[in-house]
Amino acid sequence: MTSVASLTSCALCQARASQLCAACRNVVYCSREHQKEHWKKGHKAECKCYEVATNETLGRHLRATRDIKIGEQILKEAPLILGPKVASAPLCLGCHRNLLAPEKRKGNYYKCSSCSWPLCGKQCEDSPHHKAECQLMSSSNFQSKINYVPGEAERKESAYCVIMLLRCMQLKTKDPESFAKLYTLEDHLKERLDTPLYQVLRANLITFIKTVLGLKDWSELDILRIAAILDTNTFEVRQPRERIKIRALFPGAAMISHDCVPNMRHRFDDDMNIIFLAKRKISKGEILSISYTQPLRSTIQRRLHLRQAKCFDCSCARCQDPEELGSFAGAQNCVKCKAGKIVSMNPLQNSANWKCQICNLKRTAKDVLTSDAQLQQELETLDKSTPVALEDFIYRHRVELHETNTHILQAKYALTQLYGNAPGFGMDELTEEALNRKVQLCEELLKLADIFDCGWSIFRGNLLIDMEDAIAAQAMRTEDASECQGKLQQSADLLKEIQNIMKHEPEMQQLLSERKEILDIALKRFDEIKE
Ligand SMILES: C[S@@+](CC[C@H](N)C(=O)[O-])C[C@H]1O[C@@H](n2cnc3c(N)ncnc32)[C@H](O)[C@@H]1O
Repeated sequence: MTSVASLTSCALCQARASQLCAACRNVVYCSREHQKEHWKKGHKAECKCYEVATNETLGRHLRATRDIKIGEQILKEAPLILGPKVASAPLCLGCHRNLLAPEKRKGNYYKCSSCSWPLCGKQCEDSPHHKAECQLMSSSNFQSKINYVPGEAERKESAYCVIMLLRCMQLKTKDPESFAKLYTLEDHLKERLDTPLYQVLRANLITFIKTVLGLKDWSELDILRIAAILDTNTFEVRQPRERIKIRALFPGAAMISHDCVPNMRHRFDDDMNIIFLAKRKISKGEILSISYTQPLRSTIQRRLHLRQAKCFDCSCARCQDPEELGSFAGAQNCVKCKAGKIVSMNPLQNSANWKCQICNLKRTAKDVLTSDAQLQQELETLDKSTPVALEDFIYRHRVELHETNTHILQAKYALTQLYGNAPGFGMDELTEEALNRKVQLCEELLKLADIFDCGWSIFRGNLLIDMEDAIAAQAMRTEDASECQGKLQQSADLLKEIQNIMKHEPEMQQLLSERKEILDIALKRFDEIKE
């Protein structure tokens, strides 16, 4: 706790001081030099705006120890372990980048000269990520059989499931302190052991590790526990400019709990550090949260996903509310009275019946789940290269699915990106009607973003980018000068908001400054005409 003395005397020399540490606001300094020195002497480790707390529902979680401003960086952490996902398309085990297709028609990937796992080239054989596992596998005479198959370079190989696991196991001797941190993470092993995935792991992975690699000191349960820790705590990482996603474990960030309306967002920098930002203003005492699932999905879909992937039943405010905070994302129209919406009678109980809010028509949970799964399946198999099939989906289901039903929302989000970008639907090729449709879809989804993913979320940022683009295009098409100026101004205002939301996303900066330059020139011309 902050004492009065710590806020009046320099944390290093105890002289009278007033320069507050902007990050934790827990200590003051008499000078910049003393602040730097104190940082090196250990303040770096304790300078945080959150603490680890525990409660019955969430287990360990992070809680804000002071008010946090929108856009503030809350936590930055380097990965303890990183590597391929359980099933991954071939990638380099040294640098985790995509592999280049071989030049010759019948060629293969570059293979590690010791263990034959595909790598970028010789330079990656000595990568610190790969070295220890390579020694273990080659000394056990194990050679990877993953080869380049023309036309199937994206095929997922389940052999990669062993890599992250081995890296964690090898940490036990390489860095026992870090291993101990890893081993205290939540695993949900008991629940996972009965799942089909863990039965497969039990049959294949354990034999491989104990018999093929000869790691006999590890018990079956200890090995599976590491797999379960990884499944519960790793983050999926999209590396800049790479197609294949990998996974990484950050022991500090692993303490962050889930909420279906989270107050933080995260990103990765070029060194794979994870960085968390406040999406909105966070008050002292609030629990820090991210979403482990997708915001446009309905309560039944999100809770099912969280149960399967993370072994818990979410009971956040959105999950508790049959109307999902006014969005009715999981509800369907009542086909009997044609006026009400059918909502769950108890969203926290998956087996509860559903009922129309007006005529009381009932549907069983099983019936709702089946129709939901069929609609999701239909949506996922649609051709998404152009807007045609998605518009057709919305039209065909217009009677039972209302405007903000999850399936319609997912279709609409895909459409905001297709209008203006898909082949034959580029911004210059769009009819006026299609251009207006793009703007209207963005407006509708922005209202939903305010409910599910408010503040400076990437979802809102992306929608604003699409909307700004479309409104600028509308400005270019109109022959009415004042309408044109109005639309350009609207675009410029949106751009200001986008720049705030995206200011921590380096790859967006060039695009945004180019757009700003174009808008500034166009608006300046209007001012010149007026003068
Ligand atoms: C990445 S860990 C978070 C840290 C964990 N609470 C701990 O004590 O180690 C994820 C696990 O935390 C718990 N958890 C996170 N968010 C939750 C929530 N909203 N409701 C219930 N449990 C949650 C679940 O057990 C979940 O599998």
